[in-house]
Order: sequence, then C-alpha cells, then structure tokens
Amino acid sequence: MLTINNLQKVYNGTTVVNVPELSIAAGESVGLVGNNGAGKTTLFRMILDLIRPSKGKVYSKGENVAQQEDWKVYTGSYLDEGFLIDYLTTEEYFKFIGGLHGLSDGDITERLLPFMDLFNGEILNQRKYIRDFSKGNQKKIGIAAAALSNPELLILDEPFANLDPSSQIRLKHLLRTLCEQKRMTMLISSHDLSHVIEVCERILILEKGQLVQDMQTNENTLQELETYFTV
Ligand SMILES: Nc1ncnc2c1ncn2[C@@H]1O[C@H](COP(=O)(O)OP(=O)(O)OP(=O)(O)O)[C@@H](O)[C@H]1O
Repeated sequence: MLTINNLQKVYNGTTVVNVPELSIAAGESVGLVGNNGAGKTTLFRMILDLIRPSKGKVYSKGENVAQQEDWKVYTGSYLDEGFLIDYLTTEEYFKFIGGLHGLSDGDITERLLPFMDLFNGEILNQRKYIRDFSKGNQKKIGIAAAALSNPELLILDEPFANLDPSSQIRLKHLLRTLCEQKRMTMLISSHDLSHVIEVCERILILEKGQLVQDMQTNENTLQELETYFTV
C-alpha cells in the first residue's frame, strides 16, 4: 500500500527525517512512536504531500504522491485542527467532506453511527461552529471526517491526545473495528504506548528522524517499549 524510498527532510541544515526504506502492506495497522521532535508529524506530512521531501519519494499503491492524485480518493487523514473548517457546523462539515466522496445525507448518517459512542452526545446537533468546540471534541470531528469515506488508508497523528479517558477507550475500540471489519490500512502516531499497541499489529520507533525499531506487536511489546523509552 505504502512504500517509502530514501526519504529525507532537512530543515536549516538539520536532517529531521531520514527513512531509507519502509513498506506498509494493505490491511496492516502500524503505530509510529517516538519522543517529541522525533519527526513523526513531518513523516506524515510528506506521506500526505503536505510538505515536499528534501530527498526521496513516497509511493501509495505504486503512485508517487507528489506527482499524482489518485491516492487522495482512498486516503483519509487527520493530523491537526488545520484539517477542519472552523466556520462550519459539524453537520455542514460532514456534508462537505461526504460530498467530496459522493455520499448522500443518508450515507453520512449511516457512516457516523459507529462514532456515536465516541461523540457522547456532544458533537451533533450542537448548533455551534467547529471553532467553538473543545480541542478534544474537534479531534473527534476530525477523526470521524477522516474515516467518513471508508478510506483504504487512514492516517492519524496522535489520535488519543486531548481525549478524556473514556473517549480514549472508545476510540481504541473504534479504530480496532475499522481495522478488523473494514480492513483499513492504518498509520497512527501516539505517545500512548498501551493504546497504540492495542490498536496496531506493527510498531515503528522513530528516533531523531530514523526508524530504529520495527516490531510486530505481541504480549511483550509494551514492556519492550517501556524499557526502550526509560532513560
Ligand atoms: N517548518 C519547520 N521548520 C523547521 N524545523 C521544523 C519544521 N517543522 C518541524 N521542524 C523540526 O523537525 C523536527 C521534527 O518535528 P515533528 O513535529 O515532525 O516531530 P514529532 O515527532 O511529530 O514531535 P511531537 O511528538 O512533539 O509532536 C523537530 O525538531 C522540529 O522542530
């Protein structure tokens, strides 16, 4: 599904991402972990062609994301509030995103049903603009919009951050369901080691822009990660 070749990003003479090679197969759920400034968001931004690499290429289903457009149809993503449209209500925003994918109002309502637990009665029919929601609720809106089209590839940057504990647990179950039932390929970054290993079958550790570990999740992974990050 995704292939990265010799990818580098350099800012002011400092290499902040340097990934010689990475392949993510269709249907895989991959968690990206790493300390602040490790380069997770920069890597996601290059995968989504939001910033251009200093060197190297990202291929989605064999297509260079910087040169072609087809990948946009089957890719859902939410990195930050910049993905939202602040002056719309939630309903208007979902309708806008759904419209890009040819979804009817009925389709949108149906696609949002699995999110109702996560929404906790605070997202729909609130008669307020997206800019007036809390950071956590904005994140819920963004994640739901990213998943609305049932994308083959879903990319989320720190989906658990800013969510209360109940919402984190609901989101964890929801993401697992999307992986298992829809066979979505998922790439998520997280500072929450226990949540990310419960959602993802493969974990990548990024340190100073380099992928230093690539492991399949098993019963020892949490302990291994905790040991790794204990300095
Ligand atoms: N536009 C930019 N100009 C200069 N340096 C940048 C820019 N964007 C990111 N960086 C630097 O690149 C490095 C990687 O940042 P990035 O945000 O990708 O890390 P991260 O792993 O997502 O961090 P966090 O966990 O804190 O969100 C950091 O040192 C950051 O300061």
